[in-house]
Order: sequence, then C-alpha cells, then structure tokens
Amino acid sequence: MASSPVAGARDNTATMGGGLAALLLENVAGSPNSYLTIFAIPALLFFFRWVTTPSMSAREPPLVKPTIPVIGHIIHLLGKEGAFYTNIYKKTPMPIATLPLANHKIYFVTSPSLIQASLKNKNLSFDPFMVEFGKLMLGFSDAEWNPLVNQQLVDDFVRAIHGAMLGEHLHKMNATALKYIAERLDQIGTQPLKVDNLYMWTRQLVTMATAEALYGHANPAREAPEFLDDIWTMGTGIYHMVITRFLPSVFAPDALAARARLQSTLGAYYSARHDSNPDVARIVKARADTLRRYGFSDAQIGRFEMAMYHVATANTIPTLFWFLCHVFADPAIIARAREELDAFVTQSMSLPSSGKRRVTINVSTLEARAPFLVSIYRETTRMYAQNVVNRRVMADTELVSATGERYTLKKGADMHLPAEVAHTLSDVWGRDSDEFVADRFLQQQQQVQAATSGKDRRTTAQAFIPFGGGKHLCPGRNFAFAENLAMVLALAVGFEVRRAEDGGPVPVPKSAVGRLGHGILNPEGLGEGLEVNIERRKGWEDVEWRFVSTSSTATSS
Ligand code: HEM
Repeated sequence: MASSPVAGARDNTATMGGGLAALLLENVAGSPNSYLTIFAIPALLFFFRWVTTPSMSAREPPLVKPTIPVIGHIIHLLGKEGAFYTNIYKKTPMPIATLPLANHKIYFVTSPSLIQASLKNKNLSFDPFMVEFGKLMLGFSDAEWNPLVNQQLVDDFVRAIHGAMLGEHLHKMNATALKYIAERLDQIGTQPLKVDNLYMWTRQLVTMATAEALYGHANPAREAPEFLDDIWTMGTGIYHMVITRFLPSVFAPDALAARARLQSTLGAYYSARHDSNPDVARIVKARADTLRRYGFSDAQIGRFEMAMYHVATANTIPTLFWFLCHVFADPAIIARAREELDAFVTQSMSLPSSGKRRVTINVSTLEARAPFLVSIYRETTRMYAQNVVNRRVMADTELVSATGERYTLKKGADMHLPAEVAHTLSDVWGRDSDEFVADRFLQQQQQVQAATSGKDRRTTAQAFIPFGGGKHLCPGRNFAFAENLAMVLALAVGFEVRRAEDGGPVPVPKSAVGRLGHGILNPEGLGEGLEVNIERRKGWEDVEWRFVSTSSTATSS
C-alpha cells in the first residue's frame, strides 16, 4: 500500500508520542539485523556486567563501588599505588569493605581487631601468594615451577624459615652483621668521613653486613661488589614483574638483567656447596636443604634464593635510613637519646691492650636499656611502612570483630591489610597520627606500666603490622632490630652526623611515592644530594665498638 507523505508525517508524530520503544520496534520490523541489535547489545552488556561484577552474599563486608564501573578500582590502584588504600579509607571509612576489582573481590581490612582476627584465622592463607609471587619474581616458567612446588614443600619451607631465625641461630647472624658494621665505624678516624649520599652509604654498608651474616666468608659480594647494587636494581622491577605483570622486559629491563646476574652468581655459590660452610646462617642452610629435598638443582636453588637476599635487605635498610635521619634531624631527639644511652654505654667500656677504650654492647638487652631509642625505631616503622599484608580466603569463613559484628568471607577472595591505613588510624593513634612522635611508643609503654590505659595499648598493638602477623610474622624482625638499634646507637653515642653544607642537623627528606609490592618507603630520588659528614663525637674519639648477641631479654618487633 502506497503511503502519502502526510500520512507518514502523522505516523511519525504518533511514534514520537508513543515513545522510543515503539519507534525501535517499528524500525526493527523491517530488518532482521536490527533484531540482533536490540536483543544482543543489552544481553552483551548484561553478560559483561554479570561476568565482571562479583556476586555478593548477605553479611559479606559492605561493597565500596568504584566511581567508574567495573574497572574504576583497578585504574585507581595503578594510578595511586600505595596511596590507593588511604584514599579509599578517607572517602569511605569502614572497619572492613569489599572492593570489586573487575570480577574479583578484595576484602580491605582496617579495624585493628579484624586485622588480628584475619592474621590468626587458618582459613586465610599467605601460601598461594608465596607460590604465585615467587614464580613471577624469580622468573620460573610454569613447566619448571609446577613439578617442583607443592603444598608440602610450602609447609616444610615455612617451618624451616621460622625455626632458623631464633635463639643461637639469630645470635650468630646478629654477631656477624654487627661485627662488620662496628669495624667500618671503627675505621672512621680523626678526620670527618664525607658521605655524598647518606641513604646510599647506609645501603651499601648494611647490604654487605647482611650478606656476610647470611652467606659467611664465601659471600658472593666479596668477590663481585656489583652483587650489592644488583639486589636493589632487581627490586625496582618487582612492580612490573609481580604486580602489573605487563611487559617487564620493556618496562624493567635493568631489573631483569640484575636478576639474571644475581641468580647465576648464587647458582655458583650453591653448586660449590658453600652453604655447608660453618659460618653460613642457619636460615640459608635450612632453605637450601629443604629445596634440595624437593628436587631443586643447585642452579635452581640459586635462582630461588635471590628472594632471601631481597627480603633480608629491602625493608631493613630504608628503615635504618629513616631511623638515622630522625635521630639526627632534631637536636632535642639526639640530646634525649644521649641522655638515655651515654651512662650505660660508658658502663660497658673496657680497656683492652689496643689502648683504645672498647664498648661492648649486648643487643639483646637494648629493649630494656634503651626504651627511647627503641620507641624511635618503632615510630619509624609505623610511619614508613606501606606493606600490604595479603591473605587468600581458602574456605568460606566468618570473621567476628571485637564489638561482635560478623562478616562472611567467601572462598577465593583476597584480603588486603594495608599497614599505611592501620598505622595512621586517628581513633587508634590519636590526632597526631600523621606526625612523627619519637616517644609515642615509650609513652604507651609507660601508660601500660601505670595501668592507665591497657585497652589503648592493646588496640595500638593490634593496629601495628609492619612485620605482618600470625603464622607468617616476619622471621627477620629480630635481626632487623639488631642491625637498626646497634648501628644507630653507635652513631648516636660515638659520632656526630651533620649536613655537609653548613654543619646543621641532617634533614629528613621527602619520601618517594610508595610502590605496590614494596614494604618500607624509600627517600625521594634515592637520597640524591643528602651529603653529610660523620665525625667522632667529642670525648669519644678513641672508642671502638663491639656488639654481642646472647640470650637474655629476647628482642621483638
Ligand atoms: C624492618 C625490616 C623488615 C620489615 C618491615 C619486614 C616486613 C615483612 C612483612 C610485612 C612480611 C610478611 C608477613 C605476613 O605476611 O604476615 C615479611 C615476611 C618475611 N620476612 Fe621480613 N621484614 C623485615 C626484615 C626482614 C629480614 C631482615 C629478613 C631476613 C633476614 C626477613 C625475612 C622475611 C621472610 C623470610 C619472610 C616470609 C615469612 C613467611 O612467609 O612465613 N625480613 N617481612
């Protein structure tokens, strides 16, 4: 039937009045392809949303939706990196929340009691991350990794690690590392030591001290000093190797090259069976023994053990740097530290035949004898830790907060416990939670002793997670304590550390942007331009330093 232009115009007017659906139906009638359009597009959109939005059950932690649907949190996470969690918490403060990352769920925990409940819960495991991150960081292919690594190995390995850094094993490591550090300090004579970059100086000295403590006299860094730099260069690539996993060969070629050199050098170390030398740390022996039992070749142990050297230095040394800066940056802090330390260090002096006065300090006593210095150390780890403790939910689990709220956690989801958020909660740490307060931990200890605020102390202890917690609580924390406390004590008492430019106090530099996958923040520009002079303190010119580590009061985080 022919239609007049007028009739057509009337029809269209009617259609507009009848709504969009009618228009679409009318047009679709003429074209089978259009049927596809009308049904397929919404179906696809629905399917995409269904696939990419995790389903939620009642009592799961409340959902925090991203501003941009589906991928908003991912974009925000990659853009803000370390500050991601703080930003989310500032916008939506919750004790626990569910963050959808595409179709994956992350439970983001900030409440101190829920943090501790998570760390203690056996259904929440770090093991899958050890396996997943390990393979990526160490550059094993699936074909090599899968036949070697199984749950039994992970269990044995974790047991071996934790048993190997206690008691006599720990004392031996402490003694070796601190001997190396003390000898370097003793070499500073009457002329000031000019240091171009305080961060790099600390890093070089303590990376080597740690290598000595781990690997003994066959420590590969003795023969190949580039080994020390390689461990840090490798660390810069972790973000690309493990977090984004996107073309590390393009974005982190130096890190991959450094990794290859480290792994080959360590492969030679294990092939020569240097790990059986008597001056090697128990943790190095125990790890290699376990890996050999599970069929790793010596070359594969070398590749795997690069991880040990990394974890032993990556967090301890930036912590030491900030600790040192804060002690020497504020004249009131260094004065108070010396008030605490001078008398007891003087009591620890002897006069050996060398003619020099010798101070001998047992690092295991410092917790009790140097509470102010220990407080500065803890405050440093509180302020600069930005590690995210990871756990995976292995079975549907219920978590109960201190106030009785119950949350259901679903199998397969991940949990993130970011130290940066927990360490700055103002209702836990006070209104000055963003500030560095040198005696914060000392004040708390005194309040506990006076029994005035046991509850507060419990809450801060629950929110303090620089070393993680539960079964995977960092086994190196006591060794890190010994290196940090001993070195800063010796410098505080026996030396002056001053800005080279004008002899003024050491500045505390800005910290670099926190990268995902890193624990303690680095200084901006890796300390470039932080020139200092280190010279003997008046009245302490002829003192040499010795540290021992014997069982008495155990040190702790
Ligand atoms: C200030 C220094 C250090 C900090 C802040 C630190 C922090 C951490 C953190 C947050 C974890 C994860 C814990 C968890 O998931 O619950 C960890 C694990 C670990 N750390 Fe440390 N760490 C430090 C020093 C050291 C040192 C010196 C060593 C060895 C000599 C070491 C060896 C390890 C090992 C082997 C693990 C894995 C433990 C396991 O999976 O069971 N760390 N550390």
